[in-house]
Amino acid sequence: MAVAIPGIMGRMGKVLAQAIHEHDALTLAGGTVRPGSEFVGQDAGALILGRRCDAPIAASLSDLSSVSGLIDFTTPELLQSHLDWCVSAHVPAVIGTTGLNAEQKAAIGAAATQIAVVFAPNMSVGVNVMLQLLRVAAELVGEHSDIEVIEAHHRHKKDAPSGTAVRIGEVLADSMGWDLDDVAVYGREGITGERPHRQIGFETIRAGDVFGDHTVLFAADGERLEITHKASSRMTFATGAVRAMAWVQGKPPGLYGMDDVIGLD
Ligand SMILES: NC(=O)C1=CN([C@@H]2O[C@H](COP(=O)(O)OP(=O)(O)OC[C@H]3O[C@@H](n4cnc5c(N)ncnc54)[C@H](OP(=O)(O)O)[C@@H]3O)[C@@H](O)[C@H]2O)C=CC1
Ligand SMILES: O=C(O)C1=N[C@H](C(=O)O)C[C@H](O)C1
Repeated sequence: MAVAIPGIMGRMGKVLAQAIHEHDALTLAGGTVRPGSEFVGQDAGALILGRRCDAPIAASLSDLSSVSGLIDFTTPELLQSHLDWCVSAHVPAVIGTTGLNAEQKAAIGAAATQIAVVFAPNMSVGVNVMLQLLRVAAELVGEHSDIEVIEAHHRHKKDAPSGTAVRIGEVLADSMGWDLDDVAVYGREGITGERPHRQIGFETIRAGDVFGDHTVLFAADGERLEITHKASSRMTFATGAVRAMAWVQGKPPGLYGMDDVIGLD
């Protein structure tokens, strides 16, 4: 199965190319870069893997051939064009891009009526296990705790809070029977007044080369429960993404998550 990587020279694009190269069932069909890029026409294998592998870098997905799937870790602005291309080519997509608005998330759902799509803001196994732990913790101690989400990422990250933090908030709010839009507070400053119980605070750190740290604080009177995930390599996300790509092959049209790929309830 040959996989296309749009934005292949990006931080995740390069690691995805490596992970595909190392996967037994996947091969690299090639990737895209901005039109006019110095990398157009070069071989992705030679640039990223240190060996040619007949994986051209093009300015458009339509310039690639024999593509059987696409993994998208680029930008929200590119999402629709990538979804449209996958639908027209009748190939599945693995979408990891974050910072999506409601319209862009709906576009993924629309595409999933025609092709199989795996969409997850964090494709590491650890974060998806963390989400299961958070459901249990919220149900057991949420009523007696103030709940806060703290995330940290590298200085280059363009969206905030992280897509993982937003997903964590959705899981927490759902477990508490709350509407996230009603209870989320993104940063605090000034005279905020006392904190109500029905609130989920989000704090964002952007610094250094942090790959992705997420902590949920359940702060009660007399004790705190903290559940934390720390990524120490982008390969953890890429490994999850290529696992999803191999899993989604042959699946009927639909919207799937990492729970489906990993086999979590
Ligand atoms: N789901 C998950 O597990 C994970 C998700 N992510 C998400 O993946 C996304 C990418 O992250 P990251 O790799 O760090 O970001 P990068 O900026 O390094 O990669 C994005 C790539 O897309 C390219 N690009 C942007 N605009 C265009 C365009 N118009 N045409 C062609 N190429 C374009 C960029 O090229 P250029 O350099 O020229 O701008 C760049 O190579 C983010 O949304 C991030 O949150 C990241 C890690 C894990
Ligand atoms: O931009 C990143 O690097 C990451 N982004 C994702 C997010 O927004 O949650 C996933 C991971 O934390 C790395």
